[in-house]
Amino acid sequence: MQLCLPRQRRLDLSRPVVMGILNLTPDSFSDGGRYNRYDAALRQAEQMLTDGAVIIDIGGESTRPGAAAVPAHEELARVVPVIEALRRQFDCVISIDTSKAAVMSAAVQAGADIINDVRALLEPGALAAAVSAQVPVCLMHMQGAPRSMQQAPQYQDVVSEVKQFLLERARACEQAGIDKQQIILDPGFGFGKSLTHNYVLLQQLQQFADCGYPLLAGMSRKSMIGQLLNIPLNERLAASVACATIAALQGARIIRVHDVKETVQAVRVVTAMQYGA
Ligand SMILES: Cn1c(SCC(=O)Nc2ccccc2)nc2c(=O)[nH]c(N)nc21
Repeated sequence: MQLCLPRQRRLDLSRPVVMGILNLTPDSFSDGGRYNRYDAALRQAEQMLTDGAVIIDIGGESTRPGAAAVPAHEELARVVPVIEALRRQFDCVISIDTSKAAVMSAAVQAGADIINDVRALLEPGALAAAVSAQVPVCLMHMQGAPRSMQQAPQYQDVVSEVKQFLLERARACEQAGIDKQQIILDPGFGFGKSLTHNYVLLQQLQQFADCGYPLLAGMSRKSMIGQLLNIPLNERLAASVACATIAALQGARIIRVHDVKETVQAVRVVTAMQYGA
């Protein structure tokens, strides 16, 4: 299980790897203007790489329910300088968290290696941009849109409906010219799911890992932890590591987290148990 990256590099996914979250929206950096945010972002990325992150996921637009939409030029102004700096300074894998075709193209041009789209390439031009970019893509399930998705999530059978959506999107990508080996699937924890839906997806995660595509799981600090335990964002480490451990045990190959150091340690325990210390 390997992804082909630009510049003849490859990403081996025979074991789970940790993806560190680098959020470049202004609300994610408390102080200062654009340069302070840029500088803080590079320091945070360096720390995550030191802590064992294999992929850095860079996002310029928040998908939190109720977050304001960001125009493409602003999203690009946030992500491109950081991608270029990371590409110059580190030998790491960079994923661009975006749904916009223009941002996908410019981010890959600037050095991004993977497209991570929470809207599964359904926005106008996104599928064509991903085909042209010739990089691996992560297709994530979302029911509805960020603004409204958590009002009343409904499913007859959340596992089969999410799985069917992902396999349909994967087929559309393959028919458009994206190689099957370059497709990553993701059930989209917290994106149009109730607390129960999230834990049924977690319980059945092996079914997604067995679909023939590498599986990405992102539960770090999310409301499926906050609502369960009634704890604030900065107290969700232990439960986030528990979610990562459960996902790795069920075959997830990319684990998207804020707390890289602790997650890398937990995933190392899982791989020692599964493949030998
Ligand atoms: C960009 N992106 C996001 S952002 C949402 C988030 O972290 N919310 C959040 C974070 C912390 C606390 C509360 C909510 N989640 C995923 C995911 O689960 N999979 C993939 N592939 N990409 C993703």
